[in-house]
Amino acid sequence: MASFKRLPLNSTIRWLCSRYTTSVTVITRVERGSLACSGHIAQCRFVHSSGTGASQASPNATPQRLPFSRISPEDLTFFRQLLPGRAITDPDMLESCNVDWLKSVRGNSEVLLRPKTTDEVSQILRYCNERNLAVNPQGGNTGLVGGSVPVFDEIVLSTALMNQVLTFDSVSGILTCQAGCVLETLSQYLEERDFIMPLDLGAKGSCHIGGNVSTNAGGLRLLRYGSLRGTVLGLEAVLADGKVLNCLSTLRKDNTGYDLKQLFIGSEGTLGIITAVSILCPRKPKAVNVAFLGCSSFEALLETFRCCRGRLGEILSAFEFLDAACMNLLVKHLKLSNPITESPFYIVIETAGSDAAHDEEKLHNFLEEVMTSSLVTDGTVATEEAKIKALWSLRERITEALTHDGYTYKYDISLPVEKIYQLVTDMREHLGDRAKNVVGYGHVGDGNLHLNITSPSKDPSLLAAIEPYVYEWTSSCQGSISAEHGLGLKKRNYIYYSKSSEAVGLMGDIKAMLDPKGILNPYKTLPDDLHS
Ligand SMILES: O=C(O)CC[C@@H](O)C(=O)O
Ligand SMILES: [Zn+2]
Repeated sequence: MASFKRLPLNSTIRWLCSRYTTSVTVITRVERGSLACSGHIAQCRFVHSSGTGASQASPNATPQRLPFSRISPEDLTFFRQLLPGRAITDPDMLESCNVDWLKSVRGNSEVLLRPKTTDEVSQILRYCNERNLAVNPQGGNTGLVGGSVPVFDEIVLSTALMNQVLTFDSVSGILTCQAGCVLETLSQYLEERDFIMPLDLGAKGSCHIGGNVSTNAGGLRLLRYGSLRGTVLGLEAVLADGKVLNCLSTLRKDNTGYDLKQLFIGSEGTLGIITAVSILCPRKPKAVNVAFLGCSSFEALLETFRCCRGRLGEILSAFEFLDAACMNLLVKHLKLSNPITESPFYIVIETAGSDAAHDEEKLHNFLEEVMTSSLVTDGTVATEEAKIKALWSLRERITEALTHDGYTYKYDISLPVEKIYQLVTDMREHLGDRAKNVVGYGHVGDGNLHLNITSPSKDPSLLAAIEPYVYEWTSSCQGSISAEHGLGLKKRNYIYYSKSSEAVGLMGDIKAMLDPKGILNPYKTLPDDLHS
């Protein structure tokens, strides 16, 4: 986050609340049956069961290894010739790409390929498709649903060396870059040119833009800049047979036929491997403020959100929340300190605008209203970079704090905004003392709850109590069981809670057309019943 000087550093503003004076310191599915296929003439067809509602398969079971070929010495020779020094078989080097960030899913790949160019990706996929070798595309490996690591012995194709910015147009703000650029590196590149990336997320130091686009990552700024489905103007993808699909448009408007890039956004590398993207970037705001506020109830928090949108309008860039249980974990495991009085709920509000005085006045009027009406009970505001970062840490580092609390069951749910915390409350009551902690946080502005449940260790009986309860609850509110993390391996069999069997069936048809042998990121996204 850049340094945006605004309100006077460390100055204190006092709002007279109706009850007391509060100090605010001014300071972010494959009928692969017939894939009993021999060698490289394998054919499979994606079919689907009809009208069954939720999947009948055992949803959390490890899938069966599909009959892909095993890597042979000849295969290794091919890869080594194509990618000298970049076809890795050293087990130590393979270790980190076989396990996910949460250390909850582990594959057994024996080959890591590190292409630098689209042509190399194309040659790899053409070869793998002919040989019926499965491929696991991998970016920064920061995914939370087991989508970015192999399940069995899939070849890992890493985008790490595809990290070049290709073009940047400072008039239109359109950046074109390779898929392996790290999000934070792109942010720095753009900030030097007075622009920013339209997305920001806690994993920015490691995640790759290609992975972000493949998963349609949401993050902290979606409220303001919208989803990647809007800001990604074009992309280049390599199809399973090695064909390069160049949709790397830099046009804001283009209604010539189907918008094919959308197929690759959010499909988790199951339809093609994204090798480059063009993305529309906003100007770097001249003034940024971050407010960290306390609320005594979720109802008050929602009312604060309503007021915030009205008062701050176009300068509002984030409205995030965490509950008291999250704060306890941040303090306990990360030794972060709570900058305000203990509250049942906390809000992080960010404003980003072009006129400091105008933004200050709007923020002041908003804070005055929510504090005098006791919607907000305490708060602190930052304008200086270090303090903005410190306040944002309290939201961005919750995932990290949870990893120190034990095994974490993670749910990423979209709901009508007024219902998002009811799920946390109901889950706590439903689980009683079976869970160590049940916490809720997330993107209020996007109606996106992160419900996380910890346990001293992996606990199948706890999991049986959580699922399918959480999915039934969500489905009963017409919510989404994956708002922004994707389905990956972990959630693939729950897709029917959010999508009709017709919709899932069509997904299977698209998969069969683009990747008839199913070599791209198998076992992910689509449910197992499409494979039976
Ligand atoms: O760890 C999680 O459940 C959420 C991670 C991320 O989407 C966030 O918003 O912090
Ligand atoms: Zn999130």
